[in-house]
Amino acid sequence: MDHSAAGGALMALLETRGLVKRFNGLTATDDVDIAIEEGERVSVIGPNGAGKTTLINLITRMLEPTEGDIVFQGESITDRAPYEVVQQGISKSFQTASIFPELTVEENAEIAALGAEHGSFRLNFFRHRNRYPEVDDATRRTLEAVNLWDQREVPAADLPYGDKRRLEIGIALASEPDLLLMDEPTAGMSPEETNATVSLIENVKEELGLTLVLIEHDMEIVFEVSDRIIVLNRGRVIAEGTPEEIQGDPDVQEAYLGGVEL
Ligand SMILES: Nc1ncnc2c1ncn2[C@@H]1O[C@H](COP(=O)(O)OP(=O)(O)OP(=O)(O)O)[C@@H](O)[C@H]1O
Repeated sequence: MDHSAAGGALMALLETRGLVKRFNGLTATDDVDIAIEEGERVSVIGPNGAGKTTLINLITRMLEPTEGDIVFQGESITDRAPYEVVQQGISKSFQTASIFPELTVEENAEIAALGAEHGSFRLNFFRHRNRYPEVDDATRRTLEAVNLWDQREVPAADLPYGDKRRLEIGIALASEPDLLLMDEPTAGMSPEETNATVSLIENVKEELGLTLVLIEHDMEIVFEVSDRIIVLNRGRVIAEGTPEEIQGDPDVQEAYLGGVEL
């Protein structure tokens, strides 16, 4: 796809323009302008309640913005439904709630791939699955990318916790998105599972050519995987830059408990 605008300037893959979300009296997202370039890995960080999850939910259209615009691949998606946003190429790695525990790993990935190819989940899909070769391809690519191909026959309920979280990421990848949003992908994981997931995140971009936006509290992970970091505080962007720039930023240190070193 050609992302170059007239005059040769690069167009961002995703932009928010003057994005505001108010919950009654509380402004959770306050005039946020961000731009994510194709191929970037961007972490969104900030103290508790800074508005990180709200921002992601606005982008996936799970929440209605109060004001502002969200532009993806040059088109406004502000009025789109969540499923239309997925079909356009934005996917979010949900918590384990997105997994069907009684189905196998492969069936879980197939359902996600089918939803992206054919618009909606079909209850009769498993009876007619061989009619969808493109779904088989997407399923295999996805399960290989998250290292679960060998476990494809295992019921999802029987996977260890870390593998379940990888399956969630696989489900998000099965729609073959251009932009993957991840909300704390390593929450609740053991150190080994965390390391495996971080390697997975690092591989995903190279293997699948994805753009990633990550919400993460663990600064070690943030500094390891991010090309760029966006810092939110009280709904506003207070800093943006490379990990090195953010590490030394006094406003960021102030936002985190009044000056604790990052
Ligand atoms: N549905 C809602 N109704 C009312 N207030 C909400 C709602 N969702 C979020 N908020 C409020 O908006 C603010 C931002 O919340 P959000 O969950 O986006 O922050 P966060 O940065 O993701 O926080 P955390 O790191 O704790 O997950 C908080 O003050 C929160 O209480």
